[in-house]
Amino acid sequence: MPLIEVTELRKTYGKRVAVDGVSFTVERGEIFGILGTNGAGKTTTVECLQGLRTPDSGTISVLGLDPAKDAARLHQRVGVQLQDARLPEKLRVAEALELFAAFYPHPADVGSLLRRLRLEEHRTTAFGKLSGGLRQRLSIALALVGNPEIAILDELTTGLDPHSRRETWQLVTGVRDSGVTVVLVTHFMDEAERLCDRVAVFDAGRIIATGTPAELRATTGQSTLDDAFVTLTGRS
Ligand SMILES: Nc1ncnc2c1ncn2[C@@H]1O[C@H](COP(=O)(O)OP(=O)(O)OP(=O)(O)O)[C@@H](O)[C@H]1O
Repeated sequence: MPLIEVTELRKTYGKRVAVDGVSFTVERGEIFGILGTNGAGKTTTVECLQGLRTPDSGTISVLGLDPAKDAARLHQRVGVQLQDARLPEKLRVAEALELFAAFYPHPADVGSLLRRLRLEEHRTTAFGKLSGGLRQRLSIALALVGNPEIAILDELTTGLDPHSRRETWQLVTGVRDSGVTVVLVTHFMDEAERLCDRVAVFDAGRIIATGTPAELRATTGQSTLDDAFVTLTGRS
């Protein structure tokens, strides 16, 4: 049984149709990529998965629960890394993790999380003094602090230098290898190609292709996912 099952999801903001009949499944243990250009409906879709937005129609099952009805229970089991998350400037890395750990019934051990995310030597650094790469690592750690079964990572490497991006990719693979199912929202095709087991390509509120990166390359006759994406969407 899929961990996440979305059927005919539709969400509008006034007259604007953000998500227009989207269906996909995410299986346990995979890294599932939600790809698409700006405004394609990616964030709205993952916000519906988290119960932050209520769909106009369609059904969503996450870990067998309906996010619109069971958001509080799902928050205990789904970790979320938010786009541009900000913390108080003076809050230190370990303090932030301990603070968030207190919200969960079975939190991860903060010490081992710091080691896993290679944040140990920064444990007493204030949030305001962290580089972009370290902030991202902290935001992944915060997504994992509740020991979730699913981690939703949104625009994970936007604004990072190439070295930090690669380091972050390794961490995401490590998260999956530790048994957490990952939903990765991205508009970077190299990132999706490197990390994702399967992807859904969003375009103007619809899914125009789903499959492994290799399948998408094969069906479009392209040698990279980037070129496959351009072929599918008609845009780069
Ligand atoms: N709160 C809102 N009110 C009105 N329109 C919105 C709102 N949030 C998103 N939209 C619109 O819905 C559409 C889908 O937006 P969404 O943020 O889901 O796309 P996205 O694929 O995540 O884009 P991005 O990569 O830029 O974050 C866009 O046209 C956007 O302008």
